[in-house]
Amino acid sequence: MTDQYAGTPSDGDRPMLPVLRWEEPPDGPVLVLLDQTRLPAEEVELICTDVPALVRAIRTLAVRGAPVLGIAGAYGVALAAARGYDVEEAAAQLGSARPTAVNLAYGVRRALGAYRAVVEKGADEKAAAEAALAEARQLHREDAEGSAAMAAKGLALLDELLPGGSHRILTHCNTGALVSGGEGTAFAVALAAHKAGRLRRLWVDETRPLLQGARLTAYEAARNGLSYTLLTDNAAGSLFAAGKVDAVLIGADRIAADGSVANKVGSYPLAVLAKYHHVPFIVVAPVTTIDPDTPDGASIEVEQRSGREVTQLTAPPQAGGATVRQGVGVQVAPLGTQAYNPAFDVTPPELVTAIVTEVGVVSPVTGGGIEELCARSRQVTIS
Ligand SMILES: CSC[C@H]1O[C@H](OP(=O)(O)O)[C@H](O)[C@@H]1O
Repeated sequence: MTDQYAGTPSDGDRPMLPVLRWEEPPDGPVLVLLDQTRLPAEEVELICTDVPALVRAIRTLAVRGAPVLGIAGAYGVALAAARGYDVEEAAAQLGSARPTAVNLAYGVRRALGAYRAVVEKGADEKAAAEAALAEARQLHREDAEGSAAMAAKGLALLDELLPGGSHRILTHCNTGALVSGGEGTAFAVALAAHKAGRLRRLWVDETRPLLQGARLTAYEAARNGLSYTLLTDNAAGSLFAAGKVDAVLIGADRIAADGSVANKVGSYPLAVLAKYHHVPFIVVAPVTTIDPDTPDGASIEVEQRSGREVTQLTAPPQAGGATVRQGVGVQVAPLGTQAYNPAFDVTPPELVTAIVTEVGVVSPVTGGGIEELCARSRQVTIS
C-alpha cells in the first residue's frame, strides 16, 4: 500500500560515526563525541580533553539522551582521573550537568566508585584511573547488550498487542544509536520491527524546540532504510483521529517508583491521545532509568532550558554554507519575548501501557511489576 506521506528511505552509504569513543593519542586520553547539534547536515566530532568541555557538550546537547549521558559521564570521570584532574570535583560537575536523566548521575557514580575502591586499597592514581576507565567501558558494553534485549522484548510486545504484523509506530524525540551504546531504546524496537518486515510506517514527531526528531530520528531512520514520515508535534492528534497510529514508542529519562515517566516534553500529550484512542503507549528504557529513590512524578526535577530555544529557530549548518549555530538562531518571536521551555514532561502511570526494559516488561496501567523493576534497579545501581 503506498502512502502519500512516505519518506524516501535511504540505506545510508556508510556506518554512522560512533556516538562517543575513548582515544589515547600521545598527548593524553580524550573522549571523542559525535556532535549531535551539527546533525544531520554535518558529521563533526568534538574532542573533549577535559571535564569542562564534556560538561559543555552535555549542556548543549552535543551529546544527549539518557543512556549515553550515563556512558559519557562515566568516561568523563575516567578522563579526569587519567589526566590528573580532581576526580571528586569532576564527578560533581558531570553528575549535575543535566538534572532529569537519572542515567547521568548513575554512570558517574559507577566510574567514581571503581576509582575510589582502588584508591582505598592504597593503589596509585594510575591504577585508579584504569579502574574508572574499565568501569566506563563495562557500562558501555552493558548498554549495547541491554539495547538488543529491549529491541527483542519490545518487538515481541508489539506483536502480542498488535496482531496483523504490520505496525504503524509513532515516536517522539530521538531514541536510537545516538542515545546508546547500541541501537538505542524505543527506536531500536522500531528498527527490529523493520528488520523483521513488520514496520509499516514510522511516524516521527519533529520534537520542538531542538528538533531531535526532525534532525536525528529522521537521520537514523533514513540511514537504516526505514519507511518514515516526519510530522509537526501538533499534527500527531490528527494521525490518531485518522486511526493511523497502532502504537506509541518513546524513551525515558527517569522513571519514578510509582511508574511515572519523565521524557521529552510532548510525551504526556501523546499519552493522553493514546489513552483516548485506545492505542498502546509503550516506554522503552534500561532498568537503570528506573529510580527507586524518586517516589512519584511530582518528585522528578524537570530541566528548564533557555527561552531562546523557543523564541529563536536554531538549526545545524546548512548545506549552502549558511551557518545557524545552536543558541545563535533566527529570531522568530519579538525581541524580549519570554518563553516557557521545559525539556521534559511527566506521564502518570495510569497512561503507560507498558515499560519495556532489558530485564522484563511491566504494565504500570494495571499496577503490575513496577516494584520488581525498582528492586532490579536497586540491585544494579547500588552495587
Ligand atoms: C532514551 S534516552 C532519549 C531521551 O533523551 C531525550 O532527551 P534529550 O534529547 O534532551 O537528551 C529524550 O527525552 C529521549 O526520550
